[in-house]
Order: sequence, then structure tokens, then C-alpha cells
Amino acid sequence: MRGLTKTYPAARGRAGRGRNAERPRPVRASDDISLDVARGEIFGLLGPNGAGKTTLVRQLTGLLRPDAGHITLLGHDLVRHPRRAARLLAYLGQESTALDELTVALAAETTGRLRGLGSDAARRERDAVLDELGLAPLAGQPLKKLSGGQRRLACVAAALTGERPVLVLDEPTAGMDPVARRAVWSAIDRRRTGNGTTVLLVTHNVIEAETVLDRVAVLDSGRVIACDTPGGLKGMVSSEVRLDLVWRGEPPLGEPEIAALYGAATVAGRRWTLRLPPERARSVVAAVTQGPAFAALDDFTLATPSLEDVYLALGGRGAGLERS
Ligand SMILES: Nc1ncnc2c1ncn2[C@@H]1O[C@H](COP(=O)(O)OP(=O)(O)OP(=O)(O)O)[C@@H](O)[C@H]1O
Repeated sequence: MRGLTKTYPAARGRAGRGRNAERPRPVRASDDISLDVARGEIFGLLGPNGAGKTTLVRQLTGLLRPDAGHITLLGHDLVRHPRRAARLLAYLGQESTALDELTVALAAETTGRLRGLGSDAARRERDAVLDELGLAPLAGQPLKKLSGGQRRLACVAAALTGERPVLVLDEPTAGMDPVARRAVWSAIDRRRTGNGTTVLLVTHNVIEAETVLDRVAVLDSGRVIACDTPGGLKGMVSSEVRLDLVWRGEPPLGEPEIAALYGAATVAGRRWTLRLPPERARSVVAAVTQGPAFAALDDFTLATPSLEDVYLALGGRGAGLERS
């Protein structure tokens, strides 16, 4: 992507609803975005609600025309030839109401047929994908009768039937339980490892971003404010580590080492939070895990900076990020 720019016009009625609504203004949802995604990479777009993630992927999938800029996917100019996107990538949007009337099995099979599979191949792939995602018991259910998480999983199954070299997934695991989430990540990882599939993933879940992504672009107000590996992003922000100490009751301030920490800690009830250079954190951990201090300690955690810390340090609005 090079210089991608998209401004939504100040449509009448859109922001004008409600008594306290502000006057509608145009929204620059993509503001000169340039990014390279390598083949076989799991690349993430992270950012709070309204940052411009969906707008960006809709341009990549040929569903929304940029005002300016270029998109080249596997050698194809997608701004000039947006219809080619359908042959190159599988897109899982935020809402997939188009499949609602179909059963889980038919949603996957039909998607396979639409992607050019013959009827036998489509049925074979459908069965394999439903098994892979643990959906076989729901195969005969219409999507509209499923729970939110089950419906999302069925949409992932459809997206994975009739293989494409690129997967573009907008919040694929939203609303799923941990078992379903793991099934989705294994299925994606299998395609990357086995077929070299490239994955572009939208998320505002920082935990997911840290564990599954090779690289992350952090978006805010339509701009890329950082782009690196999760580790690289975290390294940019701070070399300190965070130590949380939770005391059973009163902290043992009679211990000189503990008394010395008190001044440096952010205290919230029984919890002390310290940001320390790694060497210092090691010696503090050694001190608090023996003698009277250890007896008074309920719990402790030592953590490197999270993507959330990165995000806040880069000026993003952290309130929109999920942490579970
Ligand atoms: N069709 C539209 N018309 C006008 N403005 C829009 C339209 N779609 C999105 N926007 C605005 O563009 C900005 C970016 O929206 P977008 O949906 O791309 O954000 P997002 O990062 O995907 O958010 P979320 O995490 O909530 O899905 C927001 O300010 C939004 O209000």
C-alpha cells in the first residue's frame, strides 16, 4: 500500500441524528497510509474503535475505492482492478449477514463453489474445514439460529473453504470462547505453515496481537503511528520491566529493602507497582522471595512492557483496546 487516503464525506443525517450530535464533518479514515506486508506473514492492524482499520481492509479487498494511493497485491494493481481482489483473497468482514439464511454446511460449500471449486471438491473441503473448527455437530443449523460466537466460527469456516493465498480477517475471533479461538488460530497457522498463506488481521485485542502476529501496524485516527514486530514495538518504548507485588495485609515496612521500595512504588490497596531496570527487578525479586517479605507476600508478577504500554506511549487512546 502506498499513500492510501480515504475521506468519508460529511453525509447529511449520519452525524446529525440526536439532539446533542455535533455538526457532521468529513472523516479522513485513511490518511496517507503506506505499508508492506510480506508473503507468509501474519500481519496485524491494531487500534481502537474508529481508528480506520476496517476502512483500510475494505480498500484492500476492492470493496471501497481509495481517493488516492496504490495497492499492489501479488503483482496486481487493485485500485485499477478491484475485482481481482476476489480471486486473490478471502475476506471475513465484521458482519456477514449474507450467509445468515444458510446452514453452516451450505455456507461453507457455497463459498467454495463461488471460489471455483467443483461440487465434489467443495463438499470435501467443507467437511474438512467443519471438522477442523469443531463445527461438524452444527453443520445442519442455519446461521441465524446460532449463538454469536458459533456464527462467527461458521463465517471463519466459509472464509477458509476454497483456498486463497491471502486471508483478510476483520476481528475473526470476536465473541468466541477460548476453545473456538484456539481452533481458529491453529487453522490459520496451519495454512500459513503448509501453504504459505499471508494473513492480514484486524484486532483491538492487545493480548491476541502479542501472541499471534509477526508484525503489527498501530493505527490511530487514520494514520500508522508505528509498525514493527510486537517485540520491536515494546523495545521502542521502554527497557524497564513492571513488577507487581500484592501483600497479604500490611506490607513489612520494617524490612529495610521493602521500606526502600515503598517510595518508588505506585500503591493501590495491597498492590504495589514498580517500573524498574531488569537488573534491579531481579534483585528486588530475590529480596521479596525470601524471609519475612516472602511470608507477607500474597502474589507477585514480573512483566515486560505490553503492547498497551506501547500504544499509550505513542499517543493512542488506550480506552478502546481490549485486554482479554
Ligand atoms: N460509511 C461511512 N461513512 C462515513 N464515515 C464512516 C463510514 N465508515 C466509517 N466511518 C468513519 O471512519 C472512521 C474509521 O472507521 P473504521 O470503521 O474504519 O474504524 P475501525 O478502526 O475499523 O473501528 P472498529 O474497531 O470500531 O471496527 C470512523 O471515524 C468512522 O466513524
